[in-house]
Amino acid sequence: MKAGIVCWFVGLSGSGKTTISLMVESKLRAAGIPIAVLDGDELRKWLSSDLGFTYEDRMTHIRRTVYVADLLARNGLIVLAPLITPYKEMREYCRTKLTSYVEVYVDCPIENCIERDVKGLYEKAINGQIPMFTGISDRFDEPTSPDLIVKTNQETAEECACKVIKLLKEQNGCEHVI
Ligand SMILES: Nc1ncnc2c1ncn2[C@@H]1O[C@H](COP(=O)(O)OS(=O)(=O)O)[C@@H](OP(=O)(O)O)[C@H]1O
Ligand SMILES: Nc1ncnc2c1ncn2[C@@H]1O[C@H](COP(=O)(O)OP(=O)(O)O)[C@@H](O)[C@H]1O
Repeated sequence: MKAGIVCWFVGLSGSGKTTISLMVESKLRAAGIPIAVLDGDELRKWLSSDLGFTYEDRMTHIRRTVYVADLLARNGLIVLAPLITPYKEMREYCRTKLTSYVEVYVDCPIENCIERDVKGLYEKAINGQIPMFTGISDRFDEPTSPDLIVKTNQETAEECACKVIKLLKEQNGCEHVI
């Protein structure tokens, strides 16, 4: 059996991680490629409902997600993990622990994320109603060595998804898709 790969999407809330990963998922699934998305909201509801957004809680959440992602990838799936993953030490952990790992930086200026405010969280964070909100009251370390950068304020979601698929094709061979 061919081993899978874990594709980690790093980026601010509202940068486009979920949108792009769902687009990649649907294209690969249509091509018959076994794939799973570790959706952030689902994970926080079912795997990490005991955790919040302190430094330690976020680190624990990432460690749990890495465990699940690795299990799925070892069983042949392409695993997409759209999580903010704000700290550089988290990404170092991912790269160390995951056998096959690629990192996509979903890059979008915070001004655009605030403008999008998909879930209405930025407004609350700016008003001080959400403590430790990434980019507002908690740090986001700019990725320094991602395998791919997509700029969602300059490229369409479709263009970004195609770049991710090209990367996966290079790394793991998804020949039928593009
Ligand atoms: N304090 C704080 N900071 C950042 N984000 C917050 C916070 N509180 C709640 N949320 C919502 O939780 C989603 C991020 O969860 P993640 O598991 O991806 O975060 S992390 O990687 O553990 O830092 C994130 O989802 P996305 O918008 O999809 O990124 C937010 O909707
Ligand atoms: N190039 C792009 N890639 C991804 N999303 C985009 C892009 N351009 C605009 N958007 C919009 O930005 C928002 C991103 O939200 P979402 O995917 O939930 O972000 P995240 O999962 O990073 O919090 C969506 O409303 C999406 O339609």
